[in-house]
Amino acid sequence: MTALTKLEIEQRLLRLPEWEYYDNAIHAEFEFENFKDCFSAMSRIAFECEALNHHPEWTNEYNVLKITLTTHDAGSVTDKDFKLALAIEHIVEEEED
Ligand SMILES: C[C@H](O)[C@H](O)[C@H]1CNC2=NC(N)=NC(=O)C2=N1
Repeated sequence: MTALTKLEIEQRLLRLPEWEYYDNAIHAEFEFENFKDCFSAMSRIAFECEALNHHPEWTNEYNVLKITLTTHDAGSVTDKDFKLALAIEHIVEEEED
């Protein structure tokens, strides 16, 4: 999997306004109503990670979920990170309703 260029990453991020690029990774922070909604989203994201065989670095504190996506094999951001980021966006949007 080839690392994307800075320009390619910035172009893709236009469709993902919640996400930022720095330190060779893309990062987002999501706030939910409560811990239950947050953890429910995390469970659904976990299944997606297994399906895509791509895994986040993440932390959860009460209702806040912080996610960092990078491709360790490539040492930077690849298409896999954007596939997972898009899946996460869909899940978070549903959980917020
Ligand atoms: C063997 C397996 O495909 C790799 O270890 C996968 C699993 N999940 C992964 N997740 C992430 N974020 N980066 C990787 O390079 C990666 N590699």
